[in-house]
Amino acid sequence: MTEQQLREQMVTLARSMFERGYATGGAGNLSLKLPNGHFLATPTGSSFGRLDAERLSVIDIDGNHISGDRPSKEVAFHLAIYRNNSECNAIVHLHSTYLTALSCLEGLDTDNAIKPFTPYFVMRIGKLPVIPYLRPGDPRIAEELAKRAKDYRAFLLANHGPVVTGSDLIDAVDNAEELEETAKLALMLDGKPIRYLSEEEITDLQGRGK
Ligand SMILES: O=C(O)[C@H](O)C(=O)COP(=O)(O)O
Ligand SMILES: [Zn+2]
Repeated sequence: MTEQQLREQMVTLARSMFERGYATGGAGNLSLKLPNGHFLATPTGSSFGRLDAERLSVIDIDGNHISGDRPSKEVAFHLAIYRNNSECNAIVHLHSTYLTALSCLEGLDTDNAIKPFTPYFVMRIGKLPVIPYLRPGDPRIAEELAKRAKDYRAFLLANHGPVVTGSDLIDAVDNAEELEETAKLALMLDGKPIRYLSEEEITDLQGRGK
């Protein structure tokens, strides 16, 4: 895809998420890898429902602002993931309701916040590690994500929300939506006897793609 097509794709997918309630206000940010090796990102403070393709931010791998409006305050953690996972070509960060609610719970398994009970969570996400709470924009978020980037497709920032990767922006958005629905199910099923997937069932699903 050309840069212009990727710009239009980011606007279209962001608006779709906004209109379906996955994003509100100025929360969240998106990024993707451009053909020239730079990165397209949502401007800081921008609403997913009102992005302007021509004003999207462009940055380089070192975080230098190349063009467009001032980039998200979180581009540092986006770049930390890109540097440490060559399979990641797009990133979605949300404050989506159910994953943010989950991120606020005490006692989460920090290696994987959602014990698998549906196949698609295993096939699309795998495991959801929890990153300790840090103020939005704190550079240590990037350090924490850099450590885990090569081993996971998604991350849960404690008391904040998810960060979800993909092979392109459509994949990252689909992964983020699946993860949000899984968190919704997990919270709905809380306190009820869940039949979790067995280790054999999980192994059978791994590496089968989506
Ligand atoms: O993650 C953050 O810093 C904020 O919570 C957020 O999601 C939006 O920040 P941005 O600078 O508008 O991307
Ligand atoms: Zn945020």
